[in-house]
Amino acid sequence: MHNINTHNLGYPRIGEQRELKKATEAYWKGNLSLAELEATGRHLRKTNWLKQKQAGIDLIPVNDFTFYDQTLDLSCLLGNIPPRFEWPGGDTTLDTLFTIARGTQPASTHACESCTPTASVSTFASEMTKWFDTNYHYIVPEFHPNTQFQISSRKIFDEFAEAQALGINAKPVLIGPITYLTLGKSQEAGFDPFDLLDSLVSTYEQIIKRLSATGAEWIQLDEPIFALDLTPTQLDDLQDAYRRLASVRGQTKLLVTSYFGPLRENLPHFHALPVQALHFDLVRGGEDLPDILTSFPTDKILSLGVVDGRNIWKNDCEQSLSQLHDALKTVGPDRLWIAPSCSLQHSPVTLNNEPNLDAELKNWLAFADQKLEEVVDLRDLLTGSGSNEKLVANRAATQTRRTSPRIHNPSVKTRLAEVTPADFDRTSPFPKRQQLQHTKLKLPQFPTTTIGSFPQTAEVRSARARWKKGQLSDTDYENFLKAETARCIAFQDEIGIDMPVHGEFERNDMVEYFGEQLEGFAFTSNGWVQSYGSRYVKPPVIFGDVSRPKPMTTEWSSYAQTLTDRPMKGMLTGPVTILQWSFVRNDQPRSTTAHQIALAIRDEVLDLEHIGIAAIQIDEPAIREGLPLRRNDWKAYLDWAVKAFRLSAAGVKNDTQIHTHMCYSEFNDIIAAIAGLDADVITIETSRSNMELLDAFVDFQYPNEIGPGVYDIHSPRVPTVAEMENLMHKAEALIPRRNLWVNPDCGLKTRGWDEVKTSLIHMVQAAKNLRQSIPVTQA
Ligand SMILES: Nc1nc2c(c(=O)[nH]1)N[C@@H](CNc1ccc(C(=O)N[C@@H](CCC(=O)N[C@@H](CCC(=O)N[C@@H](CCC(=O)O)C(=O)O)C(=O)O)C(=O)O)cc1)CN2
Ligand code: MET
Ligand SMILES: [Zn+2]
Repeated sequence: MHNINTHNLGYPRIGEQRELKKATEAYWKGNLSLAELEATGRHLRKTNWLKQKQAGIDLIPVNDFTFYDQTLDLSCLLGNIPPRFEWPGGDTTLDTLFTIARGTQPASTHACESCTPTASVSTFASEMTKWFDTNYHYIVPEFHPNTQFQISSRKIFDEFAEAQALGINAKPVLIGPITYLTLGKSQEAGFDPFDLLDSLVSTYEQIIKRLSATGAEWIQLDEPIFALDLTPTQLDDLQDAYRRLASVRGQTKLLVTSYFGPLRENLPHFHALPVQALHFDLVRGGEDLPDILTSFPTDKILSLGVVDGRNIWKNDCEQSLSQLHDALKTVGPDRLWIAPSCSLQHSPVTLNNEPNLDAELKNWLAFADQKLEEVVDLRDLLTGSGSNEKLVANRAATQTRRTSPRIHNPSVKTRLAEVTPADFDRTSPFPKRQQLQHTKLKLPQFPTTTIGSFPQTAEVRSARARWKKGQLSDTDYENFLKAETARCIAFQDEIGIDMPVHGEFERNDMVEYFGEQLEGFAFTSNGWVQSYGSRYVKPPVIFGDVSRPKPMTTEWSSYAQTLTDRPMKGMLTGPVTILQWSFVRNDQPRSTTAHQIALAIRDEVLDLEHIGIAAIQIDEPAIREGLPLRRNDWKAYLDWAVKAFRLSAAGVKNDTQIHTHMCYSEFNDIIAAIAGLDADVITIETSRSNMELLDAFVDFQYPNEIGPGVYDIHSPRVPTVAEMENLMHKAEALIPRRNLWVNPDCGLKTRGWDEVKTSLIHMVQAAKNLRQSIPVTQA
């Protein structure tokens, strides 16, 4: 009984040592040639395929590699290049890809060493947004009534040939057509991207024919939208599209995957797809299993994702085996495949480069490479050829994680149990607080501020790296950071930023920084995961009850406040974001962990207020990303998420101004919850969408103060004064002047000082012009 296949949906492309990031950024800077960049790509692909093969994975994904983002790769494959880039047609190049992702500067004012201008006009990058409820961001496809599709990239074909040449049993992977259309955005009011379905499916037909002609036995089409609420039209379109694709597949077989959640009422439609294999995520969609098995079609292969592709806990073998046994009874060994739940791109690469994790904790974890071993071990255990020792060891690890005293802290549990309803509320409602804050802060109209971080230059990162390696003493590192902070504050003072920040130079990543100072968290040395493009994160691991042993930011804030007379904004990360951007324990509800974190942040907020900080920002950029994929599940989540924020913020006096910040989100869906946070000021990302995001705030008559971002910090482009003024005029047509702030979209950590300086000088000038302008009355 050896027929049970193992396969993988996607493997992290970044390299064990972030080779992909380093090469891509070097290419952007002009320090690496295109040929060298491509060679790095080939090397990474080969390494990753061979690793999977050696682990014993039977079918290995191809085209999961990308130099930026797989959705953008697909747009290039389909020739769907936004018209503003004036793409001449033919095959898209790597520079086409990078240009769409990063935008271009006008050649004449181009002052940045890190981007490659290709157009003579300044062109906005495409929007970027969260991939479902993950911390991965994809480049949003743009659809126009006259969008046309035609094969415009050789990448998937070349990579398939490359894998074949290496003797890899390769399975090309693509995002499916319905997911692609659903995730894109119409560029014209009233235009429905699904009008393009017919032409899109024709191009998919050609792609499939071509792959089939070159010997692809399987093609994987990802349709994670099956985990969303779907309309009858989408469900019909799915059947139609796959009927057409099935009719051209030739010898090739199609695998359609769903992941990230249960299929629920979509299940019969999924079962009905005219394809040869279906994949289910049993980690997030385990509730479906009985229904899947009851009605599973007799002509299809059942692929079960039992190993969590998105979290780092070791698989509970016994639980997985019990699910697999049920499936085996139903479909038999020839029709059962075993896999991770979703692509492993959301997991760090390997535990092998983690010398600093202690043995007990390490024994609770599995990263991508270990997950592949788990998939193969499960297959062996299921077929009776596995080692019993492995099962015994797995059981022991699961058991110690349940009971270890490192995980359970009674005083944290008691404190949470004793929280009262009053702990969630500010003393007075917003209008009263606003008055008191205006009196205390004495800010001008259209006050200017930034979102917190300033450029994390090579110098800053290298100083931190040397300090971590012991090559720089604590004192030297601290003095270095103090000098950076002082310079940053002097700059803000000089150009007239009304509410300065200290610049966050002491932080590696916001979440990692707080994680490192809280009990119940562990952190890795090399556990990087791609967030977007060349930007990666190293999420902390929340393994136990959370508490704050001592103040975390007060020293930096009080030092910063001594350097300026203007009110300094304290800078914290909120409980939902810390939760969302960490690997979270799966042995208690996420809400409980969030509320434990909230109490730790609350203590920090009160300490900042105590040392005289008059405004405190509690960032919650991830609150939207945490929203469940199904509407039915929203309310429960929003209730505890909003309560977590309020618990962290509500302890302060009326005249202490609480800010929050959000980015990369559509707010329409959750505007009531955002208002429910009751932050005095919210700064949000709006510039790439041309203030569109403000509509939600207007429709809802959002009562508190808002800083709609006027400077897109994801691109090296320097915005002009007029452009930012115009954006604010748009905002002022919607929101009363006294409630408006002027600020960038997000933190400046990824930018260079040259661009930041000019951009912020422009921004302050825009605010000054606005103060001189005649107030606009709202429509
Ligand atoms: N967790 C998280 N999620 C988020 C965001 C965020 O800020 N944090 N922002 C949104 C967008 N996502 C982003 C994700 C990452 C980065 C980012 O800038 N990442 C940095 C890494 C940040 C970091 O942890 N830096 C460390 C390590 C830096 C490093 O690479 N050090 C070098 C040494 C440098 C030297 O010697 O010169 C090395 O280890 O090799 C530090 O500063 O200490 C990067 O990829 O470059 C930005 C935005 C949404 N999700
Ligand atoms: C991703 S939101 C970032 C907020 C943070 N305060 C910063 O400026 O970097
Ligand atoms: Zn942000």
